[in-house]
Amino acid sequence: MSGADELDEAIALANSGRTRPEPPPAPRLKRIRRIEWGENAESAGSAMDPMGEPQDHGRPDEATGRGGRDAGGERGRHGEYGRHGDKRDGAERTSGGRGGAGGTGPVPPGHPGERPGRHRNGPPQHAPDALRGGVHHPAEGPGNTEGSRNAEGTGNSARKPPPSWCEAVALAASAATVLPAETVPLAHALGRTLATPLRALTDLPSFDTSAMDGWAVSGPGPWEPARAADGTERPGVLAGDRSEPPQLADGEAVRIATGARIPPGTSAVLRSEAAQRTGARLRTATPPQPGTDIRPRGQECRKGDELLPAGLTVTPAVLGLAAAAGYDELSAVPRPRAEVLVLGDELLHRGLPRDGRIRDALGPMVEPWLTALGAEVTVTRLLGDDAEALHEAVATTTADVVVTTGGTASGPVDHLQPTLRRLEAQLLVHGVRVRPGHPMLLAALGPATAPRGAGKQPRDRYLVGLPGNPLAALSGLVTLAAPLLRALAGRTEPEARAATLGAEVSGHPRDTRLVPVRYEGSGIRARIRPLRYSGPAMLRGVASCDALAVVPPGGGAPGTDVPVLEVPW
Ligand SMILES: Nc1nc2c(c(=O)[nH]1)N[C@H]1C(S)=C(S)[C@@H](COP(=O)(O)OP(=O)(O)OC[C@H]3O[C@@H](n4cnc5c(N)ncnc54)[C@H](O)[C@@H]3O)O[C@H]1N2
Ligand code: MOO
Repeated sequence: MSGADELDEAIALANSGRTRPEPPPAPRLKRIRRIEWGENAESAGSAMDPMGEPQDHGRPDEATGRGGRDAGGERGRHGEYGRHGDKRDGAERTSGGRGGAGGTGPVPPGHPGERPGRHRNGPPQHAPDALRGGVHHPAEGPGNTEGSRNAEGTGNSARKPPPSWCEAVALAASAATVLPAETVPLAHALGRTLATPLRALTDLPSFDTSAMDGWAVSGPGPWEPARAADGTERPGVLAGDRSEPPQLADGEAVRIATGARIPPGTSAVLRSEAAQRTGARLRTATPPQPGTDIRPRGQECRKGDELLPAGLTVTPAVLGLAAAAGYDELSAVPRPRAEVLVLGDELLHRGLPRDGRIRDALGPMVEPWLTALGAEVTVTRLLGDDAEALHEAVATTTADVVVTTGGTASGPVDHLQPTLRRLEAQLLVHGVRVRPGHPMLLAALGPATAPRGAGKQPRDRYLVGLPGNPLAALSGLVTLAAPLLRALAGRTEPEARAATLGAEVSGHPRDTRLVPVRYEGSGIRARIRPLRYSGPAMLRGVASCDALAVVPPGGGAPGTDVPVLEVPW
């Protein structure tokens, strides 16, 4: 079978949900065999340094096999960063079907983020049509495995070629179906996805309304204040007055407040600052045109109009619009639940890095990243490099998505792949032709044995394995976690965006690169500048970036348009 056929088959399998035949479960990786990984590891591919920065593709101790993470490491250092409520708003489930119009089809390159068009320094342009619906860079031919590791340690012949970056995004987007929609009070709908189009339940405004404080006047003027039957001046009309204001006759005026109902017979509203009152006479220098400062009923929408399509994230503004249009509750797809498992005995969770150990940089980042991508993170667990703890955590999770950090590779204490084999998980994406982050993976775990909540249908759970290097983890997040979460939430894909390279960015010979960039200039002259200190193990560059540029194999010359990904924060 050709590489292209294999990729087609992988995509078809992921779409159909059938189980890919997996090799028989491998024997558990024992700590004592940590020297093994040096035997199996392949080349990390060409290390590039386009910004003059180290790329950290290797491990200093890999030649010797020394420095295994349990050497001198403390055991039993499991912990949690925080545990959150395990309930979904007491929502009423209304359907078991697809909630949003967003669907889960292939995802274009500029996909992540819920706020398309958001930017700090300059607006990205819309991507050229050719970039939509999945970029295929010519240099990204399938079957190209050089530079990617065989994580099974069984040689390349036993492993399918990793997908290109675009193929991986599309695989993640089509891996899951949308969670069942629920009807929830408006107060609980924030961050969920509209399951059905938002239709106006009323005209908006629902009555003719004054847009200004002043006088409702009838006719061209001058006017006299309208009077009641007893001859006294009629009280002004206030917003919220229950009774309909009485008719105005030609030449009459009555005080009116912004938002108040317009009395029948009114031709315009005269702003208070434009009105001159002399005794019983009301004049103005320039009489208002008929209709001035009156918001007519139905100006914004008519009852039944579609205000918003399904698949949109419920933002504060969506909540406000829904309330204005008469809604008390919404049919919405819940945020997918995510659980974060931080792996690595070398990690310290406070204080200065010391004694060969480093601070955990991913624990503090992954939870807010996932939240920004629309997930509800229930807990971040610190598991160290404990194969049993990892197995138990993954086997018993009730989250829709488990996100692990580190341990994706085939090092001596990289327990993720053996754990997935032990659980007979289905590997949907196993390595991606992208730098950094090529060891990332996506697996379907099958339904939970004990689904949450009485009567709830068990649903498939997924695991996204983020590589341990921090920038590689972000790469895994935008490549696999973002489209998967969007599919589960039924969220519409944001439009693909592109921006122009302001400087040459060297490329990997065969893999896509994701490069932290900043916008420079504005409008049509906006350019993106790659940032220094953007090696896979570095955070200095990405901490000040506006977006990630998707640089095709071979790189990009100044003036080239490349897709850009919004960063999830
Ligand atoms: N022989 C090969 N070795 C490696 C290759 C390769 O192709 N051949 N690829 C390298 C790349 S690229 C990456 S990325 C890593 C991925 O490995 P893992 O996902 O198993 O990650 P770890 O080994 O656990 O950690 C890698 C690196 O990241 C540091 N790390 C881990 N967790 C955190 C955290 N929470 N905060 C900060 N830093 C973290 C860890 O200490 C390591 O330095 O594999 C390479 N090796
Ligand atoms: O560079 Mo690794 O590519 O840190 O995933």
